[in-house]
Amino acid sequence: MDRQTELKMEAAKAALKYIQDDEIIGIGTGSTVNCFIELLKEHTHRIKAAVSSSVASTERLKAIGIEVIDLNDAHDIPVYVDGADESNHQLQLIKGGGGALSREKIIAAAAQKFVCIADESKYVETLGEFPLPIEVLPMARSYVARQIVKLGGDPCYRTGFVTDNGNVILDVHSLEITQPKILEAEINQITGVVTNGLFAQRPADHLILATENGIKEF
Ligand SMILES: O=C[C@H](O)[C@H](O)[C@H](O)COP(=O)(O)O
Repeated sequence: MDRQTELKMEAAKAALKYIQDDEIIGIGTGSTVNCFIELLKEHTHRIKAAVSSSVASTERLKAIGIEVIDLNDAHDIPVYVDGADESNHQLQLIKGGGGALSREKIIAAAAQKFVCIADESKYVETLGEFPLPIEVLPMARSYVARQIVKLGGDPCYRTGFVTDNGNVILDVHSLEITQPKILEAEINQITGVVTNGLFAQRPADHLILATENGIKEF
């Protein structure tokens, strides 16, 4: 296991304390969440069911014996655990490096508490060094890209990738995101956009950051 994976595992371990017995848990997507699912193997008896943000996470959860239910059947999601590509000090995030941003945003919105787990490389002063993913209906790809250029971004089509919802992803470079809430709303207004990877209107409630000096919680 390389050092970054060890740190992801430490962040995942620190999130276990948010799991209460016999509750429905929300599960995100990505390599850090995969560490968390790995640790859940020892806790399956305590978990009522999960709602999952991707086909990949659903498969992993089912493989360790956790029932995965539809979000429409989950009335109460006390905790949602997910990773991030970037976080600032206000716990506003960029997500979607794995393309699961829309389902992640829906579960985060429905959950009472959003616990973000990450290694320290994800903590930044200003969001935007990581290209901002936008999920777009396929027929709107070029139109949306032109609108993004007008906003000062440099959109790049993620070739060969289709989301779990059957859509495509534009990764937007060269954005210095000083007003995340405004930009999140502005991009979501563009016709053809499903959603973008800024989690500013609904940031994380807790950030667990694994650093070389131990776990830091925000
Ligand atoms: O679509 C993917 C998700 O937003 C992930 O949470 C994000 O990309 C971070 O993934 P990882 O834990 O692999 O760095």
